[in-house]
Amino acid sequence: MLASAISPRDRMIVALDLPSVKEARAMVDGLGDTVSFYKIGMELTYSGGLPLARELVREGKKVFLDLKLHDIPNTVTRATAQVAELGATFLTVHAYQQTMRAAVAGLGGSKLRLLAVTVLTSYDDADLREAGFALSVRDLVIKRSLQARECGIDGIVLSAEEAEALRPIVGPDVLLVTPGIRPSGFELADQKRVMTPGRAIAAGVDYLVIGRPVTQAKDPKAAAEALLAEIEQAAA
Ligand SMILES: O=C(O)c1cc(=O)[nH]c(=O)n1[C@@H]1O[C@H](COP(=O)(O)O)[C@@H](O)[C@H]1O
Repeated sequence: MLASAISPRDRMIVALDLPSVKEARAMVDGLGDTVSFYKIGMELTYSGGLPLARELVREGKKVFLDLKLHDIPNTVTRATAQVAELGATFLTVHAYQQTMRAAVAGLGGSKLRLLAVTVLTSYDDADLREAGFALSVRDLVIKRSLQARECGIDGIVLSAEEAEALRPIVGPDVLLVTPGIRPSGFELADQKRVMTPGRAIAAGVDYLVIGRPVTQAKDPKAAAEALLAEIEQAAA
């Protein structure tokens, strides 16, 4: 689906990086209709978040399960098949070819769409060098994105900094999903490759993953409304 066909509200994915289901539930209730799409990642999954994922799907919200699978193919295929039952919209896997092919094999006929995490937004070129990679962030993102497309993956997780260069390379059908979104003035914390929501939309991103700028705000609903307004304006 082309980005222009996705409603601005559905393009904003709020990361429920919270320590308990109780707090996550309260956040969802407080955000109300402002937010239609939630990401449940490691922290909440490990504190009982999977039943909440089912519940949110039943309530008509979209759910992104950010489990970042990476294991031997048999394990990844079987884990993906389990996640496919939950009714989530997106699942992340690391962008290694064995892992991506194995995840695609586990989808069965489900509507779950797979996203491949290319290079974490907390990494820069120096971090990659330190980890033993010869490629720059940009070149590794491009290489892994092309491999992901070849493996039948639906979308790529990358930073908005690479989105504009990547779009013509991967074509219009691969979803570009970007964390590392920071409204101007908000602290970067552990993120190194960041962009404002408006600039990310202008760079051709399909979905924006936003955690702390909403969940740590004094008034999360007001923060989400301001982010949505910026996305709507940039997408218009
Ligand atoms: O896969 C992800 O969602 C992800 C990939 C990545 O490269 N960087 C990244 O920050 N994320 C996730 O996106 C969210 C960003 O949160 P904030 O930095 O609080 O907005 C967190 O839940 C991260 O786990």
